[in-house]
Parts: sequence; C-alpha cells; structure tokens
Amino acid sequence: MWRSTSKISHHLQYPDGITHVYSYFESRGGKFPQTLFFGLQYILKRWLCGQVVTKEKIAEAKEICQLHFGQDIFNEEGWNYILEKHNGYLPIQVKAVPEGTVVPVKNVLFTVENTDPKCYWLTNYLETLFVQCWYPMTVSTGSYFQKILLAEYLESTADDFSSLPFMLHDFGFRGASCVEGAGIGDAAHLVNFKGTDTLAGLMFARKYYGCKMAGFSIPATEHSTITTWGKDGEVNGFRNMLEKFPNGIVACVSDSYDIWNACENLWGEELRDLVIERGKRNGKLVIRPDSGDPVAVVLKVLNILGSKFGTVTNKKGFKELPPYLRIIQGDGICYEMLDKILGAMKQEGWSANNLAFGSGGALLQKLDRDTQKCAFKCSSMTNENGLFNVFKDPITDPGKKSKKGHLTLERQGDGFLTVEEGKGDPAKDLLDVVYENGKLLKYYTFDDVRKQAEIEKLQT
Ligand SMILES: O=C1OCCC/C1=C\Nc1ccccc1
Repeated sequence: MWRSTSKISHHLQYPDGITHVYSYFESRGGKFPQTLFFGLQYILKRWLCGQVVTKEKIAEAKEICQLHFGQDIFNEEGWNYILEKHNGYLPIQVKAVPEGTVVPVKNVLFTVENTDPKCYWLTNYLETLFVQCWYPMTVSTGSYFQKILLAEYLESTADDFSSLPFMLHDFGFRGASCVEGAGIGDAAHLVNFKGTDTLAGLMFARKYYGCKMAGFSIPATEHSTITTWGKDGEVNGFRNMLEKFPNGIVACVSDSYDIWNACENLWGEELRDLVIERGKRNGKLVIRPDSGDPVAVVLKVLNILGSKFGTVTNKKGFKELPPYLRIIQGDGICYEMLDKILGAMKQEGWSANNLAFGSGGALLQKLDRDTQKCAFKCSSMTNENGLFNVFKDPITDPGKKSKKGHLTLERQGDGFLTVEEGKGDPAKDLLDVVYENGKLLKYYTFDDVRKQAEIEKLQT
C-alpha cells in the first residue's frame, strides 16, 4: 500500500528550527569514468519555471494525498505559503556545471538550496524531478564514449575525422519507453553526433535548447518497402530507390532474403553500372545488412563489395570502398560491438570510414540510474545555531558515502576537484547559478552544449 512517494510526509520529519537544506547531485561511478552533464535545463524549463504552484493544484494535491494516505499529511500550509509569499514561484536556487561539461565521476554536478528559510522542506521534495536528469546524462555519456572510440579507429585507419559526425545514427525511437523519453534521449545523443531517425529529439532540441535543426537523415528503405516487391522483385525495389532518388545518399536494407546474393549479384552485377553512374552525380549508396553475426557479416559484405567495385588504399594504408559506396550496420550495435567490428576490420586492413552504425535499444534504453550511479544527497543544513555538515556513510557500502557541507567544483590541472565543507573558493567555482526563485538565469544553446562536449581530438 505504501507505494507512493513518501516525500509528501517529509516536512513532518525534519528537526525543528531548520532554515536551510542544501543538497547536491553526482554520478558516484559506474560504466564510464566521466559523465557528460546534460538535460537539467530541460527539467528546469519543463517543470520549474514561472508560477508552478496555484490554488487549484494545491486543492487537487490535497485531495489526492488524503485519498492516497488515508490521513492528512499534505503540507497545505507549506504550499499555500509559497503561493501567497512567492506567487507560486519556487524559492529555490540551483547551481550547476555548464551543460555539456564532461566531469570525472564523484564530483558535484549541481546543487540545490531553498532561498526562503520557511521552505527548508522544498529542497529534497524536488529530488524526484532533479534526479531524472540521470537519463539524458547517461545517454549523452554513452554516446560520448562511443564517439571517442570511433574517433580512435578513424585516427588509426582513416585520413581524417570527416565521417565522425554521422557515424552513429539514432535508431531508437520505436524501442523507447515513450515519445517524451525518445526526445530526451535522442537530444542527448545529438550533443555528440548529427545523425538521427528520432524526430522527437529534433523537436526537443528546438524547444529546450534553441536549436533549429539538431540532426539529419536520408531516404532509407525498410524491409516492408523492399519485400512488397516480392522475393524475385528485390532487385526492382533496389533499382526503384536509385531512380526515385537520382542523387544524394540513399540507404538500402539488403538482407531480406540473401545479403550475399544481394551484394554479389544485385548490387555487384545487375545494378553495378547504375550505382557507379549515380556516383558520378555525387550520389552515394549505403548498403545495410541487418542480421547475422555483425562482425562476420560486415567483413564479408566489405570483401564482396570490394571485389565488385574495387578499393583504394588511404594514407594510413587501409582499404576504402569507392566514395559512392558505404555500409551501415544497424543491428546489434552497442559500445562493445563497435570495438569488435572495427577491431576486426582493422585486422583485415579495412578503414573505419567505410561504414556507419545505427543504434537503438543500446543507445536510448539499455541503461538505468545505476549505469552512472546518479544520486542526490543532502550535504548541509542550517538552523538557528549555524550551518552543519550532513552526510551518510553506510558501513554496508563505502561507495555510497556522501559529501559534506557546501560544495564547489574547481579546476585542478586539466581535471576537476570538488571542494567540500564550504572550504572552496567562490571565485574558482565552476557551478553557475542557473535557476533562482522560479527563473532560469543561465540558458545554454545546443551549440553551446556541443562545443562544451567536443572531444579532445576534434577540439580546434
Ligand atoms: O533501421 C532502422 O530502424 C529504426 C528506424 C531507423 C532505421 C533506419 N534508418 C536509416 C537511416 C539512415 C541510413 C540507414 C537507415
């Protein structure tokens, strides 16, 4: 029965006389050693700006709580105070590291404190919303480390990084939990890349980060548009793509029946001249296998296409298909699989710039709050006797030990340092006041975020 957020009872649980509760958000560790901070601005704009408390909302909340708890624990006085004293604007201050900053784990990423002493209970009431930034942060972090991996393979097997921005395409819309989640996750991916099929992310980036067009895609077949031509008509479905889109890039999924036959005889013989002709008009064909063992299939497709269309050797000594011909592998892709495929390709002398990848479930869905161990903890409280450190330090998990006192995030060499117990230098604090009393005080555009997050290799 007690499945609800018990936070509604918390205003009754603090010691008397408290005037301020100060809490912070961090990634305690997990899959990756750093986290790319992204998505707080969305949470602030979507839920916490302007008059968010009204008479009607208070009445409804009161009714819901009475029904739900079967007793009167709703903080009606507290919410009425916010409505009357602050006109429904939340008396809260949020300080955060700039969006797009890549910070080693176990550092403070943002802090929250009430600005009105009577609203000490509000800081941690908002935890539920604030901690939901685990999702955009974790998607953006996974995408960021895939970008580093792809850049490393391009550095060792290709002449430049020009193919990097479109090398990992978001295929994850259909596998996301909901449209809103797909939008948040896709935007988080687009901090690092420019290829996506998840339209929701484009709308998200427009609405919350002022970006007119955050990602791009191309005409691509799916199995239905090919198999409706019948098995014997597969080649006609392929030819139709090349004719309906006489130039530019098109992608054709080619494993409906027999990927080997499709590469060898359909693309490699029957349509070969059309593919080459199209190439002369800056057309590009992207062949998409979509089944089988990704490593074996990619290598076999490369070898068949290489024998049919020829290859050139680039300055790093690795083979490249003609510029009008590429592959996209969108099945079974995750961080670990990228390394397996590109490692095998490098072993066989193939440049990484022969292919792009599509990722769906692994990119947007195969993660949770524990992937980067995101947590929100109270580290300081104030009462009439002054300011006190607050912390937890479970003997059953030292990894859950929390920080103490007021925190600053400072540069240390080419890294970061979280200074605790109010011992930091405010002049060196990287945490900016991004929100105060219902107003967003700092606004990061998507371009700002992309620049902040750019990987070393690509930093100009
Ligand atoms: O397979 C897919 O499943 C999920 C939706 C996207 C998708 C394919 N799209 C695509 C885009 C650009 C080049 C090639 C394919």
